[in-house]
Amino acid sequence: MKLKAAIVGASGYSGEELIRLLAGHPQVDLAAVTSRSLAGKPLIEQMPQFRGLVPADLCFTASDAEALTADASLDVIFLALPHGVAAEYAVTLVAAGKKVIDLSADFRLGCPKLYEEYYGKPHPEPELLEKAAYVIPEVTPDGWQSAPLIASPGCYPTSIITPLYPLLKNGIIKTTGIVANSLSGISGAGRKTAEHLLFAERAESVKAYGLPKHRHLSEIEEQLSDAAGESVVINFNPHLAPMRRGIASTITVPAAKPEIEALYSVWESAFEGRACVGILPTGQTPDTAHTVGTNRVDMSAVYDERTGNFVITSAEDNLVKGASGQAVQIMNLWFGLKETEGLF
Ligand SMILES: NC(=O)C1=CN([C@@H]2O[C@H](COP(=O)(O)OP(=O)(O)OC[C@H]3O[C@@H](n4cnc5c(N)ncnc54)[C@H](OP(=O)(O)O)[C@@H]3O)[C@@H](O)[C@H]2O)C=CC1
Ligand SMILES: CC(=O)N[C@@H](CCC(=O)OP(=O)(O)O)C(=O)O
Repeated sequence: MKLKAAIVGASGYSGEELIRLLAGHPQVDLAAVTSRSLAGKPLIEQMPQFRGLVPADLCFTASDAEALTADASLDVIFLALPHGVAAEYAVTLVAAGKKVIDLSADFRLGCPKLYEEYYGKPHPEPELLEKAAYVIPEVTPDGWQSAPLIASPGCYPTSIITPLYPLLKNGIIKTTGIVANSLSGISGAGRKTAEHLLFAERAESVKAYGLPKHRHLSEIEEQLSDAAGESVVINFNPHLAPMRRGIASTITVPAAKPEIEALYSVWESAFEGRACVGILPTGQTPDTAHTVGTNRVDMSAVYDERTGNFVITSAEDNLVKGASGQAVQIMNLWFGLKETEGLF
């Protein structure tokens, strides 16, 4: 029996990417796609690239949590909604016993006070926050599978937490003096129209933003502190880059054990058999162009003797390993499927 899946917010960038992945997934039947603006319209009329991949009569329906709870056939519901909005849907769906994977930031933090600090208002559903699990499948300790709601990580955090987590856990790097510079493709901002995101504004231009406390810093530091067993403080400097998709992160990290072989040995053992992590040899740097459309985060490291720092680089597709692909990877593991089913 195939899993029946629904996507709430299917007209956005990550929703559209979920349609691509779930329509091609051999164990999934894409049963519902919702959108307020496209309700009632046939999916293939709005997104002709999916012609032949989804049933011709599949139409967008209204984004209505009650209607989704009433559909007893749904096994899993993906929320591809803005943060703040996702929590409203999650609370109704989880109360009705639905399994929910949330792509937004609403359930990513363990600490409600941290949410308030970074998102500027009290957490809308602190009780549900306690029950949710934050999952990067390659680093999150087992046990998350029993949660009713899974928070899929942010795009920047995946590119920074994945390489650093095992290194902090194994004492290869220090917990202070870490600096992460990240560049994101414009699709990272979602399908909204905003003047500063227009082609004419962004082409031939790179710009830092969100300094010094971008909201993703909260989930990055919380997860890395869990890995280290002590507080980790980092500088996180995000940039918008003139590309459609991709995140490239360059992270300088003071070495606790200044041997590049030790770093690679930890990575190789932590990521053994994990197809969604690509480890490149020292001296080769990952390229966003090589990850577009894949559910892989590529990483590499060099040791700089002059500064005593490791320089770690990573690259991924923000809409795949940074969002929808990772959410499908989580679904696969949650429902006992092969981790990479429908992804490679
Ligand atoms: N873009 C990226 O690279 C990544 C995005 N994410 C997260 O995933 C989520 C979706 O992002 P993304 O796809 O980029 O965003 P988009 O802006 O492209 O899409 C948002 C979707 O939510 C719907 N929506 C907006 N407001 C409401 C509302 N008030 N009630 C119900 N539906 C609403 C929109 O559809 P309609 O108006 O038709 O109802 C649309 O389908 C966000 O939380 C984002 O932060 C996570 C990782 C990476
Ligand atoms: C380029 C760009 O604008 N990126 C978004 C982050 C990407 C994202 O969607 O993050 P969440 O999943 O946490 O919402 C930003 O900086 O707010």
